[in-house]
Amino acid sequence: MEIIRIGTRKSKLALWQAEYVARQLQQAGHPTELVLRETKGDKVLDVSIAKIGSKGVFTEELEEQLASGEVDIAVHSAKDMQSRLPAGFEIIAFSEREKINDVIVSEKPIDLKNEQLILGTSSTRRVALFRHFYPNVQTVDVRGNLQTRLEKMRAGLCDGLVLAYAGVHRMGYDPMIRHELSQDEFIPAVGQGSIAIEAHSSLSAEKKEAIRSVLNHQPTESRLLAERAYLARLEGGCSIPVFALANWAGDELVISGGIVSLDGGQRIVKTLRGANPTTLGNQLAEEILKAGGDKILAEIRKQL
Ligand SMILES: NCc1[nH]cc(CCC(=O)O)c1CC(=O)O
Repeated sequence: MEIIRIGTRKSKLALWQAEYVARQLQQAGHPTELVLRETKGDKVLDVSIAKIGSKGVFTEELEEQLASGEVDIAVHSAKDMQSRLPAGFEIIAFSEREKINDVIVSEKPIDLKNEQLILGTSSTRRVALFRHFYPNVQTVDVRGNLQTRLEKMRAGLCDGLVLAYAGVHRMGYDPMIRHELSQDEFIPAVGQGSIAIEAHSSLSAEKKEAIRSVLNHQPTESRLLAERAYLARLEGGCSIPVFALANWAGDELVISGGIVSLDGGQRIVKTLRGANPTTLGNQLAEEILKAGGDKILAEIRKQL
């Protein structure tokens, strides 16, 4: 069988994810080869993601390789994917989702409710949610891959790091998890915990289908389609403090999502049910915008 070339970033987490994908393809009989590439998001570490620009910070270079045919697919954290991809690109599969929570990782025990804490994060969603729920927590910006962030924490920059369980678990850092944030308070970023497989329209339909049939997890895909429809309507990337989580309840999807103002003062959340993922995500967006989300977004766009 023809070799499937897989584009990936070079960080340990990215490589773990690419190898996970490669292993599944191999088990289904497809030989694979990894092609490593750095992205702007990996190189520019002294500027927050929000300021580099929300568009394709971790994906652009891999998309160049897809368009040139150098690789057949690119592997990304679904969370890092723009809600609207550039013309010619599509997500052909979503891996089965890992636990979606945010966690606090530290060298020492953490008492979130009763301590004055400095926590490292570079996510505007997490910063704003701490301001809303835990004003005793101060946040500092830490960029870089997980290992770099841990080094900065150990060097004394902060008491702990706020991270996605998925990445922490994939790296085997579970013993450092000191607190699991509630998914009702810290509703995750759209797509958190799933791996997205991106392809270019130049990839043959046969190859696309062969890859999709091995890698796509349908129940996860529907959840992410709903969440991504919500994000697309708000025209957000990973840099605005919006969140959404869709879950299956029987044969219906239930989505909870919303937005929080940067100062944490206002948090709008709604929960809706429905059968069609895209319709559901769009409905959620309309309701959130109507309930004041439009004003919060306008305010955020001025500040970023
Ligand atoms: N924005 C960086 C990023 N993109 C995906 C993950 C973790 C893995 C995942 O959520 O699938 C992380 C790190 C983090 O938020 O802690």
